[in-house]
Amino acid sequence: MKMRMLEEDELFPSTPGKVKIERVNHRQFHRCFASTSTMFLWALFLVALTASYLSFQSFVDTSSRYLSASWGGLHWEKQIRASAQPHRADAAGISVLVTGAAGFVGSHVSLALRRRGDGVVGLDNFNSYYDPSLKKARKSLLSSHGVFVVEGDVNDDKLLAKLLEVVDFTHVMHLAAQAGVRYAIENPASYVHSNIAGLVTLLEACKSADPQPAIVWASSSSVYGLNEKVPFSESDRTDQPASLYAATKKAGEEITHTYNHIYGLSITGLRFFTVYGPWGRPDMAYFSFTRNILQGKPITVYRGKDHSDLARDFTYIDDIVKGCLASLDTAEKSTGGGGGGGGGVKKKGPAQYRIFNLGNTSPVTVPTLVSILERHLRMKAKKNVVEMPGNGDVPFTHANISYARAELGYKPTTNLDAGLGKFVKWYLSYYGYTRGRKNV
Ligand SMILES: O=C(O)[C@H]1O[C@H](OP(=O)(O)OP(=O)(O)OC[C@H]2O[C@@H](n3ccc(=O)[nH]c3=O)[C@H](O)[C@@H]2O)[C@H](O)[C@@H](O)[C@H]1O
Repeated sequence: MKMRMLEEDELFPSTPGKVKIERVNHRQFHRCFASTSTMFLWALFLVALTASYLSFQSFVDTSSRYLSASWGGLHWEKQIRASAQPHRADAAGISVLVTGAAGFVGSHVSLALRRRGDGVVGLDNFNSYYDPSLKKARKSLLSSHGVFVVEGDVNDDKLLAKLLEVVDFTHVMHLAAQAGVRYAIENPASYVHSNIAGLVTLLEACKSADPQPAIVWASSSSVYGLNEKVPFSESDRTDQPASLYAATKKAGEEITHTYNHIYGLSITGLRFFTVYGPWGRPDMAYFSFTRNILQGKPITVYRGKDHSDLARDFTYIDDIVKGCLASLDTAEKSTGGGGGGGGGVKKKGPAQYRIFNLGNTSPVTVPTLVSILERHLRMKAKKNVVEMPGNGDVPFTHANISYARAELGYKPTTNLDAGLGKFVKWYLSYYGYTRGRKNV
């Protein structure tokens, strides 16, 4: 029986567990011991192999992070500190971290701060929502004025913590966002990623910073959604968003309120009304219309269901920049203790919470926008007039700016005609045109 069993065992080796129970004689014990020790050595070898593989992997991960990361290191920290240093003669300079600094509004605000002697550090992820070469060109412009722009995302909590550790920023101007009303149909996740997750990551970093900076950030006129009461006032209802973009900006207003309430972060939200101007955003109507008119391509002009024209309270970039700087200048300090995060951040008292409309107060229809562009470009547009698709647009916007006027001294001075004139001049020069004809 046993012989037969051994033979069988030799032919069909048993599992180790079985060996221990069934093989009891000496020979078997030695064989068993020998095979167990061999297996032990093999196991040891495998463990060592796995451990060295894992540590090699972590070495590769760590080194590649340091090799590929565009931030970190002593030289980088030195550049950050230098850029954040105010140079104002009156010693009243502020130190501002501008997110979305390579964006349209971000680059203008950063330059304006720098020009008056404030310290500015930019942050931008240079995503490809629109031509990143335009963002790189804005970065070069900032760099030539001494503003350092870090390439990174507001969702990167370690980068934010490092920036706030290296510099005691007095303010954060948060302009990084996924913009565009209609693109939300195509890529809804990008709005949640930037406008909600990114905002929360930034607020988490700011609430834990010591000292806590005051925050000024970009909300949007789109939060008024289907509101029909004109002009739009800050106290009007904002619970009927017409697009996911609007919904994420509205969510941002609620989220910032929470951080203000719990952690004492000083918050100012700015509802921008269709901002336009030089160095603008290629996805916006005035920009893409200009491009198509110059290239002899048709443009699509939306109109309302009842054949009514759509209208926007187009606001010139320089007026918006003044509103942003006034918001920074009037922002009160945050009242949270900062340091360490978690539940340890106690506010010392209520902190400032404000929301302002920054508009122009004179809506202009889209066909009028087109005819102003035609005049400045000295070219006729090939217009395709179609009914507004139900993809997030609202029929009109119109800002009431009395609150911003009272609190910020905000007073827009550039009308659409003058502003588009400046935009067209910039566009022709930037893209190498000489009056309707491209140089290159
Ligand atoms: O105030 C805001 O908070 C928002 O302003 C801006 O959104 P909008 O006011 O929608 O600007 P924009 O796209 O230039 O369309 C202008 C008009 O042209 C019409 N429009 C547009 C495209 C087109 O092909 N045809 C057309 O008729 C269109 O129907 C509309 O009537 C920002 O993009 C947004 O990020 C956000 O900041």
